Amino acid sequence: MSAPEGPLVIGVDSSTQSTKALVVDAATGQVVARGQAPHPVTSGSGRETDPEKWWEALETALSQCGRAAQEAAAVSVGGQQHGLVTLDADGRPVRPALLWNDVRSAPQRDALVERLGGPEAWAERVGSVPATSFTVTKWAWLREHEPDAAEATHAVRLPHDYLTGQLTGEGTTDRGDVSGTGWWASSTEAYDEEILGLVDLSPALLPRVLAPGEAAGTVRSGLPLPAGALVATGTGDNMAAALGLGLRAGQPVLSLGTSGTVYAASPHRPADPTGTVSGFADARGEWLPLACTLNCTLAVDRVAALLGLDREAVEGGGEVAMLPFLDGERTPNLPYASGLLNGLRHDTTGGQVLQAAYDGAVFALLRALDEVLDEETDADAPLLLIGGGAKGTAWRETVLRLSGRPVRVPRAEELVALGAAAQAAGLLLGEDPAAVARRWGTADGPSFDAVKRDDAALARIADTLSGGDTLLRRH
Ligand SMILES: Nc1ncnc2c1ncn2[C@@H]1O[C@H](COP(=O)(O)OP(=O)(O)O)[C@@H](O)[C@H]1O
Ligand SMILES: O=C(CO)[C@@H](O)[C@H](O)COP(=O)(O)O
Repeated sequence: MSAPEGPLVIGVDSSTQSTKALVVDAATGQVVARGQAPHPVTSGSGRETDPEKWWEALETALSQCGRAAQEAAAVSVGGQQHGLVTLDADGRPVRPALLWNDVRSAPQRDALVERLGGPEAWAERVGSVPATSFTVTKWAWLREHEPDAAEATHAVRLPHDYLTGQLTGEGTTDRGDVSGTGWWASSTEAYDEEILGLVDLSPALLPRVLAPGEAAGTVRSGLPLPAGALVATGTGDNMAAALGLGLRAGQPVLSLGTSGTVYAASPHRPADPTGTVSGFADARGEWLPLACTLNCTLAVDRVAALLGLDREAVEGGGEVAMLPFLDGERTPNLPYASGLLNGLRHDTTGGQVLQAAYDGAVFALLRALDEVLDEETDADAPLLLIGGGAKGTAWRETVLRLSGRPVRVPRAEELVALGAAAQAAGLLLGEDPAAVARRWGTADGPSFDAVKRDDAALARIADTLSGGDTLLRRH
């Protein structure tokens, strides 16, 4: 590895399963050191993590980076979106954070949608019809189920706000991540006091929303980072990955991680009343229409484990279709669903069942992609395939076969952490973070030509979805 040319910056990705830290040369984008540590998530219908475990994981990841981390001039944190972090008067968590994939707040979500005047009212005002993932539904759940915890709360934060606050001692958030709370209106780019009133949450408990390019502060002394280093706003993990790819408007992205997401950057404010597309803001002052599934790599890996197969041991053929909605599902909106298998025969093989799990997960994402992309998108633009699953051949082949589109797999693997690093570099050098990432060449990688779309498989899955409707909606 050649000696770094420029100042060093740190990008963090605190996502659902683990926290990753990269030390990056701001001049070239070369990754100088990296670290990763897991954090626990509870299982069952609830999904919770103690925010202090994220901080411990970040400390571990930074210590794995060694001396390089001690030389960084700026840092930024990308984090899983939507999670509800509640802090007491001393800044300690009142209870574990409720995560984006915790579906217990589905009844509160339905009630809230009605109380503001229905899906159209939400889409027009907030830019999104809130899914069960959104923070506002989780706060409503807490108020109803744990009123003492809600009363004991002195500050409400998102996961990336919590870690950024640990670094700076300040209560800040950014435009991208706050757009996934449900209490920030994209129509006014401000907290919506009527919505906050609906869930009995004082705006005084919320962090200051920083403008893109503003600094969140500097690193406090006594932390495993250089005191006084600049801290950028940070953002949600999907917004950070968009920065990390140096994404231009109309380029579609498909991310295969704990969540599956499809998104594109756009100059137009999204407002989808069907609720399929979340109208997120990006971290640069524009928009990031996005659809997200709850069941992606973990669900498919679980099916492989049940079958006793390696995740690559897929087989073609057969008529079996699967909706791998093991955790309930967000896209389509079926929070009470469980997995559904249709078309099983004596000659169906385990490998075909596994392929059906991949197909079901990718089907849900591709159907939503049609809604995410606007008329200005080039229909032949390659899908940028990112996230842990993008390393897998079976995932890539499934996306090629079911999308009928060309696919590019960026060589850079940790695009959320790289995006956060680009944001830190942008702050340090006074540059647009997306331009920094483009200079680093983060989206470069092998391209795969389009193949004929497998319409028969898509039709089988669509048929299973409509035929299984009653089962999938049953509480
Ligand atoms: N070589 C691989 N092939 C296919 N899938 C992989 C591979 N390596 C990791 N994964 C998948 O990536 C997932 C983690 O993706 P990642 O994007 O890091 O998750 P997160 O959403 O938590 O950030 C794991 O659940 C695993 O299934
Ligand atoms: O809820 C969403 C997007 O709306 C998720 O994409 C979360 O942001 C979690 O991301 P990962 O841990 O899968 O990266």
